[in-house]
Amino acid sequence: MNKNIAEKIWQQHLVHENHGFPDVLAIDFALLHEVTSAQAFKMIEDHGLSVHDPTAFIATIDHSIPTRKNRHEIFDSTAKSQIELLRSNCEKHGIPICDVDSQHQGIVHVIGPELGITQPGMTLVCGDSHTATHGAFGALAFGIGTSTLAHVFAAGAILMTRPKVMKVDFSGVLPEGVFAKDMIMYLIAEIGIGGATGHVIEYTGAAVTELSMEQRMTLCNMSIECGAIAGLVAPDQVTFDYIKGRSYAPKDEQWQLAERYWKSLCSDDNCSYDQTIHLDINQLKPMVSWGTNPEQAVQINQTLPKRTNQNTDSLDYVELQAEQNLTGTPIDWAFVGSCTNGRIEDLRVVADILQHNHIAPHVTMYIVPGSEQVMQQAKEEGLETTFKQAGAEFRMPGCSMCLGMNDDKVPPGARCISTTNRNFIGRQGTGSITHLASPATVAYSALAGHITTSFDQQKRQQEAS
Ligand SMILES: CC(C)[C@H](C(=O)O)[C@@H](O)C(=O)O
Ligand code: SF4
Repeated sequence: MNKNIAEKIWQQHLVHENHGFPDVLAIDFALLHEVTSAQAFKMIEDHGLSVHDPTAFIATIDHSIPTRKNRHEIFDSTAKSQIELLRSNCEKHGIPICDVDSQHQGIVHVIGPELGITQPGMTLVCGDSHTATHGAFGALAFGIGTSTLAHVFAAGAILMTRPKVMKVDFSGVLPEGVFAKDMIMYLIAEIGIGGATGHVIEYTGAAVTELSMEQRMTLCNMSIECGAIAGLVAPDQVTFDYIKGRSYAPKDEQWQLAERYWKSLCSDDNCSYDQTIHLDINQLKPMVSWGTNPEQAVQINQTLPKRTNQNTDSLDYVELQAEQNLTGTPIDWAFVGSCTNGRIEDLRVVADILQHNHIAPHVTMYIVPGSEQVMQQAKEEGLETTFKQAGAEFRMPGCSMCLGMNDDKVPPGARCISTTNRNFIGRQGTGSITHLASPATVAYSALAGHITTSFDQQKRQQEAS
């Protein structure tokens, strides 16, 4: 029978199936961070079990770590104990850790691909909802809960009901100034936050194959925001070129074998899907969220929706009017970073826009690289200098202001335009307001001091006169 890629990967990892019960699925690799792993370690220890294969795991410190220069001094006691516990658990169980200053520390979904761990055809898990990011490589990657992580530690397998598969086909060519971030925000706005519940999404179409690996990661990253279990893109030459030569990538003959197998990982002609959605992006404009969940977003040339019972709380929270334009809304903060948009290509886009410009005096801008490697590269390419000259703060790697779990918080009542993936109430700090957007939109808005998706002509004329 003709199969789609998600079904193929599932089939290849199926250990046991019993009608009416979840399948037993083998897991190739698991990524760990300090927030969700401690309980799972404790569970196996309480049962007198050990980690079945420590080489199938890697840990990093990302959510709670400060992004100021001195990251070793942690004032928050919860953050401090989470980090110390991860270190001691990894040491006890022989799991490698990408610790601070190892040159590999960073956000879990940035370092996996960077190290070449994420490979096509894999099953990969993490106790984190944005694990779908790794699907960009044609892997089946999803977030799991703590007790499931304990199963992976002990057995390298999980119990899971076979998901449905949805095809999202993007046709057209990305217009200038429009990015993968806008594509995924467009999909979520179209189908809603529950639109893909219970499904793995396969992203297909010319607009997807044209994307770089980093853009594909942005696309897959936000799959969870429309309810999907995972999102993936079939691997191709772009994927293979990205992986080749990275630390965990197969070498020599192993590479030849791996590549041959990876090339077989595509959906068969005439395979079936549980749902199919077509979106054309030829006319797509940059997307900006206005509300308190990621489906509450518009293309920049559209006005906010009419007030309804469903959106009235959101409109009131964000202090915006129904049917207004977003362009021109004053902002206080601008944030570039996270597992959605904290990679080197994102930083290059931002630097291009900030170059020879200065951010608005009332705006605070944080630019936080997704990993130590991204940080290093940004320094070498001179991006750090550009950021500083523009008045932005270039910080140390971590999740930072994506969620208020560390020292970086948007103050109460302040409005932030952000490259992150969630605009939930208080996500960036109690009482803060978030607008999700692409790195380009965040950079333009930081310069103008209000939401905009291009160089602000009015401001430029004022400056020139
Ligand atoms: C802390 C962690 C469990 C959480 C997640 O699972 O997504 C975080 O990464 C987030 O983005 O909200
Ligand atoms: S960067 Fe944000 S979304 Fe990504 S793992 Fe960290 S907190 Fe979660």
